[in-house]
Amino acid sequence: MKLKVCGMREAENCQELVESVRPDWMGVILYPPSPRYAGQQASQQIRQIDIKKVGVFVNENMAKIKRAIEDYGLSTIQLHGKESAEEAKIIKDETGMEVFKVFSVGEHIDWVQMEAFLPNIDYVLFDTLTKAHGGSGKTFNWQLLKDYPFDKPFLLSGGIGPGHVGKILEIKESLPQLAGVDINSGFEIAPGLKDVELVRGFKGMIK
Ligand SMILES: O=C(O)c1ccccc1NCC(=O)[C@H](O)[C@H](O)COP(=O)(O)O
Repeated sequence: MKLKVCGMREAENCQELVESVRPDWMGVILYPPSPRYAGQQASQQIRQIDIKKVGVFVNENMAKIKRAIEDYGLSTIQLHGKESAEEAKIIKDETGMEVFKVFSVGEHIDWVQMEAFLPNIDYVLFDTLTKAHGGSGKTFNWQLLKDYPFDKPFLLSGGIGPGHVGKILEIKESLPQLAGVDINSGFEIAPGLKDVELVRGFKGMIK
């Protein structure tokens, strides 16, 4: 299964993660209110890390997204706010990047609203609905995914920790569209700093 490790910021920690775990993607939070925000001063060092880098944006404008692609050397744009299907299409067309669209899950999932995004995104990413948008450490009701009606691959996120391996593998058995998982605060020593050994053990169990 694919692995995205999100909320990375410190150069040494990023390097250690890449050398010891080599996840499929490393996520960088480009949303200033987040405690994991990787400000401009971190961009040069992040850019040099040899891995696919996901820029996580919340309702950001095109100029800032384009600038961040250059500054941080992004491969992937994660749209983590209330971006519309039309905006996702424009971002995909104008940047040519891989695009993840986040759907924040509360009590139910609106499959009809999701459908309009699918032609212009590479992965659906399910996260837990919270005011902070992401990095909440809270899971949503994963039972809701059993009705997932599309072929588009999706990533599971929101409060995942080392104890969730069994449940994730169980979901994968009945839902092959589950392409991978996105982990964050469940593997942190402090916001923006990951316990690389813990991530390494987790990766070994979900592969
Ligand atoms: O991590 C953040 O601080 C964050 C803030 C605002 C928008 C998105 C954010 N994180 C994006 C991610 O992809 C996280 O991995 C995802 O929200 C899951 O986080 P967690 O619940 O801590 O596992």
